[in-house]
Amino acid sequence: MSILSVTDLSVARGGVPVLEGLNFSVASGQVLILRGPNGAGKTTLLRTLAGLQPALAGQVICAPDAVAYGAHADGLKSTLTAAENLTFWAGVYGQSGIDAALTAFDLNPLADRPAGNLSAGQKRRLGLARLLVTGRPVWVLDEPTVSLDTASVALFAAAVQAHLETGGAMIVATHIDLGLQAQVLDVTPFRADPKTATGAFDEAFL
Ligand SMILES: Nc1ncnc2c1ncn2[C@@H]1O[C@H](COP(=O)(O)OP(=O)(O)OP(=O)(O)O)[C@@H](O)[C@H]1O
Repeated sequence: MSILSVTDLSVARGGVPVLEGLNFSVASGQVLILRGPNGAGKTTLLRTLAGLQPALAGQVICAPDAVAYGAHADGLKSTLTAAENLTFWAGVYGQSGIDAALTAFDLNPLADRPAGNLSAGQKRRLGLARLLVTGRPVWVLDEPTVSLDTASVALFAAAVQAHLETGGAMIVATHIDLGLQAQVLDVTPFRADPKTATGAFDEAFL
């Protein structure tokens, strides 16, 4: 059974149509990888799936509060420690307990370090560990492995695998092979004609 599906979906940035006519669905335990060149519209599609901007046309069908979004930016509070960041986010999502998240991303040695003092790859691991404290089943992720070394990519792949085995799903824009069984959607054939721009303001957040 599908956990997220889209029908005849069109998405836009700044009123300019980017992708149109998308139809796909993702079930519990599945991964969908989005591919396409820079500027093709992967981020725009992911933002729409995450509810950060409205669809230009069509529908995203998904249970409310099912999606956890991981953007390009890590979204950390730099003065809080790694552990405090996770505790904060667990609270936002009504969850408790950060130990599994710290362990999954090998963050125990860094737990008491302010996030602002972490390296780029360490920050990214902490940003990804946040997914585990959301308790949300659908991970919608934009280039999650940027800055990660090989060992950290393996930690991420293992966390995804565990998420899938407990009924989760992931939709991800990535250029690297995570070694996971996945459907692949190349968005290139769905690129919209920008000349059909409406000029409407469609951004909930920029
Ligand atoms: N804030 C914005 N306002 C208007 N247009 C934007 C905005 N952000 C991106 N765009 C444009 O929307 C189009 C789709 O961009 P998007 O970021 O979705 O592509 P992408 O496939 O994720 O690219 P990349 O692989 O480089 O991350 C591009 O032409 C881009 O220039």
